[in-house]
Amino acid sequence: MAHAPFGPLAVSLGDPAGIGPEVVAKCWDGRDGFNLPAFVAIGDPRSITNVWDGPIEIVEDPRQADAVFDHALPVIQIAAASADAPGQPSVHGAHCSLDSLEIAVGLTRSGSAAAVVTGPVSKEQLYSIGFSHPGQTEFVAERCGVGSGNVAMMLAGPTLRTVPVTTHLPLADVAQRLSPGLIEARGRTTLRGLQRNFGIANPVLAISGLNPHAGEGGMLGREEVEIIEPAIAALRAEGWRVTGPHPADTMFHAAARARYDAALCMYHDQALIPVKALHFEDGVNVTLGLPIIRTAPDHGTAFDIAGQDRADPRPLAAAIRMAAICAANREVAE
Ligand SMILES: NC(=O)C1=CN([C@@H]2O[C@H](COP(=O)(O)OP(=O)(O)OC[C@H]3O[C@@H](n4cnc5c(N)ncnc54)[C@H](O)[C@@H]3O)[C@@H](O)[C@H]2O)C=CC1
Ligand SMILES: NCC(=O)COP(=O)(O)O
Repeated sequence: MAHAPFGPLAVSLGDPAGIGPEVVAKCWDGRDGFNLPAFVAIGDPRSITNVWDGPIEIVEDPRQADAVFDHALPVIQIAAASADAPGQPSVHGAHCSLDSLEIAVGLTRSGSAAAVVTGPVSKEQLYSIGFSHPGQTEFVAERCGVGSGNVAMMLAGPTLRTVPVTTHLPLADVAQRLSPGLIEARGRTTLRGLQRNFGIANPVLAISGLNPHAGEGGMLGREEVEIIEPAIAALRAEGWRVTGPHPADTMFHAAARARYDAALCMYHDQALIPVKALHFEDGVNVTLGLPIIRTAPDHGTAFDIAGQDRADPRPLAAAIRMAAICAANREVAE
């Protein structure tokens, strides 16, 4: 896949004090073994040279990356700079990660890059500089003109795909945030994403309950009866293949996973724990519902191991490969 027919991908470095720069460099090093298409890194090149002594070439435009990719890691240098040491995040680093995200998304929206793959950012650091989105998912959606209700944060591994209805909010707020309309919208976005990004013509979506045992017919909580079942009925009435509400504790074993293409879960950990337990090395975060392709590795900044040459590049490699596959599927679908 060394040179994809649809152009290079833009990879934002994420927080410069995290493991993003290291895993981007390691992906370039392992580009043949990982079967990666050409990509360009976006960020402060010093965050890469802090942790890697391989060849870097500064480029101005993703389209120059094809000519460079065989012999050096192409990097688009951003104006924001950070002298952060690995493992020591700061507000400068937060500005840097936001700028690299903004530029990578802009280059993809303009068509200069075929897809955007985002490196891990620290939400705590971003919130501290006034970032008002729950995560990168909602930020990218806004930049693409898509409302946050109409995107879906999918975590995808080889044997399981999940989508949380609610993303980054306090657990105590989840039940109040759920509504039939929100579940329907996430379900619809997920089903369409399975068709457009994954090439699954007639997907099956399994929807979880919120309460233990999916509420035991209303005896252990009313959300299944009053909120989730009406959403399932509405999606079925549109012709989608939807099952549930399923007790969340019994919908992720192998036989259960074989019965659906994606699981729609009610909150963050319900969706992310099974994917990370099964696929920490190759799980990919894919944003569905966008006019562009955006993926990310399923892990975070890992400040605890940054700069120690311990970061595993396989999740980022999986995210880069999946971005290329989704871009190709989109070309066929459209
Ligand atoms: N897509 C994104 O931008 C994401 C960002 N985050 C952010 O990351 C920060 C840290 O979050 P945590 O919950 O600690 O999760 P984390 O994924 O950063 O780290 C969890 C554990 O896994 C290890 N780990 C993570 N990635 C690894 C890799 N590639 N190779 C080897 N070991 C790895 C870490 O060393 C740590 O022990 C938070 O501020 C959060 O906001 C978290 C998840 C996704
Ligand atoms: N836990 C997943 C995560 O934090 C990714 O969120 P996003 O920044 O991609 O929206």
